Amino acid sequence: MEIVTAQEMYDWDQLAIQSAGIEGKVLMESAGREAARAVEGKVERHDRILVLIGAGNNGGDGFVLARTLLNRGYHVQAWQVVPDEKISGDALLHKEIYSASNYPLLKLEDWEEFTAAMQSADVLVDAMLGIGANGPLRSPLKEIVELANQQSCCRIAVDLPTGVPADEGVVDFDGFRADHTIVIAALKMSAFLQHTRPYYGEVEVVEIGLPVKYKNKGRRVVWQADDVKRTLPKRGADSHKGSHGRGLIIGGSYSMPGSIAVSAKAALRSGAGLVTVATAKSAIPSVSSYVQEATFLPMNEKDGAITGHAVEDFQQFDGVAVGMGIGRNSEVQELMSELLAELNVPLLIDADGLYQVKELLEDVEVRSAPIVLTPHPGEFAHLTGEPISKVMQSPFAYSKEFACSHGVYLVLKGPATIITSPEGDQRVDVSGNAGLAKGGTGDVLSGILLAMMLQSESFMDGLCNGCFIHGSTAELLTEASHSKTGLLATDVIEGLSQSFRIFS
Ligand SMILES: NC(=O)C1=CN([C@@H]2O[C@H](COP(=O)(O)OP(=O)(O)OC[C@H]3O[C@@H](n4cnc5c(N)ncnc54)[C@H](O)[C@@H]3O)[C@@H](O)[C@H]2O)[C@@H](O)CC1
Ligand SMILES: [K+]
Repeated sequence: MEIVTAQEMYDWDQLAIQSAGIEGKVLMESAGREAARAVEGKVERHDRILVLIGAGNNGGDGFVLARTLLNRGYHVQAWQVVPDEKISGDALLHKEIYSASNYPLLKLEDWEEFTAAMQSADVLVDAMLGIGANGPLRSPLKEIVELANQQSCCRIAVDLPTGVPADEGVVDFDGFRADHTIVIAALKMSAFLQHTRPYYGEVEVVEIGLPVKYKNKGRRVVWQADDVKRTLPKRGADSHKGSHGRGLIIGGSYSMPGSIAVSAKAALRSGAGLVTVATAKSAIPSVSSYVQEATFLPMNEKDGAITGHAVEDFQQFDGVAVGMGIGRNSEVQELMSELLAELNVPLLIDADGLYQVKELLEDVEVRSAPIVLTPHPGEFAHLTGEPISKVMQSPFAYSKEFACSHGVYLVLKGPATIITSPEGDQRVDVSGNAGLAKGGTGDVLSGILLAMMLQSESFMDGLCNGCFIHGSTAELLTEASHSKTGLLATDVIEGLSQSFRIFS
């Protein structure tokens, strides 16, 4: 499913209108009717529904929606909240059709009367402003949004909650706080951003008949269960352990053996044929007691922390993950530099490894074998040298810029994980829940991703599948037997088998 900016949405609409000959008023009828159908699924028959109608085409959708719900016997009050002269074009046509249906149209003239109507509504439908929002909310929309947000009724937005920007990068806004948003045709970027996502509530996308031929295909999409089922590699009946890749995981220390242990176990649970753990010799007993299926490569150490190793010992592997619990001493930086220069297989870098790689970005750029970086927002801010708040206001733009300029696959972790290829293609994974907000879950993800890198024909598909499986496993566990509070990284590992049964 595509994710669009406001401009990309307008381009799709315009191409459909000009090239396919579908008229704007037809799209509006379709959008309003589909939105009405979606509203029907969220309200009770006896609910008093108040539709707030603005000046633009979002308001036009509101006229169609109000007429459709009235035709179907719902209790609807339609309130036009802007002066008559502001309504034009397709929206005016649909206003006229509404009025020709003999339904009353209320106008915002007396604020007290309007407030009383809002207060007695069970459901508020916001069709005031959509992707055409320009600058901070002006009167009377600003005051209406403030009043609407004070009501205890159900709030439903059409396309976008009024005031919320469609695109990234805008943080100063007043927005309608929707319980549900019925998104027209394609998800807007702001549905995935930390600072705008909470305004949407639950999201439902409605299809309005735009010819798919004209959409901006594939550059930014949501990765979904069907994509996973379609692309997850199948295990051949005649395969052997060598067919599924030999993975190496480098990291851990005497005082931090857990990170590397869970990465290794997760890689094995995700189908890697063979996994070797390269860690401080003193950490091996505790790691091996948790992951009996792995083999070990003892590394040089000082006070229980890795200090380095000859990279030629790592050449026999098909893929390497490095950084989990590895520490931040200068010898590790040297090791990272050698890995980048001498190891010619796919390399995933996480955790402390990301801290180290900040100084090695030039080495990253010249490396020919693929590199995957898996930062959380704090680590990504460190890599870019920008404050977290700035990076997270525009995570799509920052991810793309970073991945393209350094030639890496970037997995920016969060409630909406953004996966970007070196060519700038972006996919978003929204699986998972708050149960994953706990130490160790990132290490589990690194292990799963290494296994996917070893087994997948397409790197991008493999990374997206790994993120999706990680999040879905948390969802499956918290739905069935675990709580979000009590979920552990090791529970996720144990749940992986169940997920692979569903998605393979
Ligand atoms: N063919 C199309 O373009 C379609 C558009 N559709 C709907 O149309 C919407 C986009 O329509 P428009 O481009 O007319 O834009 P909007 O309806 O989102 O808003 C434009 C209107 O809002 C006012 N406005 C802008 N910023 C404001 C602010 N900060 N404070 C107060 N008022 C402000 C403008 O003066 C203008 O009258 C979509 O979100 C969607 O709901 C759908 O009907 C499907 C087809
Ligand atoms: K709206």
